[in-house]
Amino acid sequence: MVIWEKCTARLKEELSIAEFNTWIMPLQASEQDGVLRLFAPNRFVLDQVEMYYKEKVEALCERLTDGTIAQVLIEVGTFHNETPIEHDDRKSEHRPPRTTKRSTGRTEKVAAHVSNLNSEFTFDTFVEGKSNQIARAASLQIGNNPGRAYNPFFIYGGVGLGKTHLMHAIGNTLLSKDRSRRVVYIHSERFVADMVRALQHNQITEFKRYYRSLNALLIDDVQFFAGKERSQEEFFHTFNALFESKQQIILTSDRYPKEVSGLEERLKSRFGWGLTVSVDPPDLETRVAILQSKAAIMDVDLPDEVGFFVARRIKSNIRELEGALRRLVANAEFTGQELTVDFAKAVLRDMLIAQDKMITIDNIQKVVAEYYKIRITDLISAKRTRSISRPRQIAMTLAKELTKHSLPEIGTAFGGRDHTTVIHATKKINSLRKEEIAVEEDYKNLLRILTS
Ligand SMILES: Nc1ncnc2c1ncn2[C@@H]1O[C@H](COP(=O)(O)OP(=O)(O)OP(=O)(O)O)[C@@H](O)[C@H]1O
Repeated sequence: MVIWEKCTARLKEELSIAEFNTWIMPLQASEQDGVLRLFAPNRFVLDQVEMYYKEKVEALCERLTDGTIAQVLIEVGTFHNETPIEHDDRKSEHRPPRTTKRSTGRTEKVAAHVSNLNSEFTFDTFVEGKSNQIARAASLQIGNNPGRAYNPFFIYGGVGLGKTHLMHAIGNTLLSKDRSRRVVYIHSERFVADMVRALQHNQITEFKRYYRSLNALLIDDVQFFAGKERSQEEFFHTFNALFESKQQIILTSDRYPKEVSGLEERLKSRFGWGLTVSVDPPDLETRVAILQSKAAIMDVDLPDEVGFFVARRIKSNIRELEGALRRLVANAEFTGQELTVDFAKAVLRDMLIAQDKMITIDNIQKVVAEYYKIRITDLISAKRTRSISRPRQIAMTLAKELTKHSLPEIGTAFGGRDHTTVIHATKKINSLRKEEIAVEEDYKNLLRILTS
């Protein structure tokens, strides 16, 4: 990578040694079609480079290449410039040096691949809780035995709940067991963009060959395929090729496969062929454990009461939880103050206000009414038939779980009921969730809709 070598030589002169070693040294680079792609080992490095160094790199590229490099992209991942593999026989000892032999007997070149895996997203750094137990257990099995039991593997759930983390953890496990595996993580939007570029540059054959030569294809947020017919068509054939040759396919989405609108039926039905699991919003204890685990990774001692305070207030999304922790730690370091609950209250003030505003009782009533196809006025009426009272009890339980309103306030919002009615409702629903699968499913679906 001559251009990147030239760039880094200049950056070394311009930046301090500490800056250069911390932010520039860890980057890997590849260059194709006028695009310089930089790979950061983690999100933290990526953010710093985006914020402080990207412009400098762009200017250097422009100067050093007379404008041949038109774009600089930065993403989390690793560039593997590895020897391509033999499609029909994946045992490494049979692998030819630079070519791939297809079933036709023809020998074809396959592009070196980029795994895009974030090395920090592993099973070791993933905290297990009731909300992700099944998803995690299945992911572990796939890491140990890909392409067999659960293919495709489909993980769905609300925003920021660990789908991508689990997907990377599987990919990292696959690679840790055999470095020569061709494992590729890609966001579905990126897949679409790459395909469009391949079409524009007359490279669609290479594009197809590349994706069909993989041992594991990890596609994130497949709901973004919605309405993109040509991409769906291409992905459909890639899916079939990988599936038939028993290579692992892992997909994530914000909703259950059948609920993803704008996707062709044949894709939806294929997505459900293997195993579909959900990740749900974690309970309080898991949220605290996640905070403690992230703090330990950052080498920070997080007092329990601060962990509980933050976890109590930020419920809907682990990414937000992590953002809050990062903000706390950075502020404590800058100001030299101790991590206390009062300090957390002050530093996270705007974030907590935004959280409190996010889920309102009105919104819960609207979503629950839509879900059960009843009217909002029914929820606050005196009607006591099961088809109305059960959704009402669920809505009250959700209001207790997701908002900061007191029991009397919740009671008032549900047609002026007493706070003891709210207590009864939450007890009833929590015990029904253990006894009746349908209630548990409904509750989890509603939680997902409300927190995503
Ligand atoms: N159980 C967990 N243990 C530790 N960290 C977690 C856990 N679940 C989520 N996280 C962290 O939360 C952040 C968001 O997770 P992730 O990116 O996997 O969410 P996602 O479900 O893919 O969201 P999106 O729908 O926005 O793509 C990541 O930094 C991830 O490490």
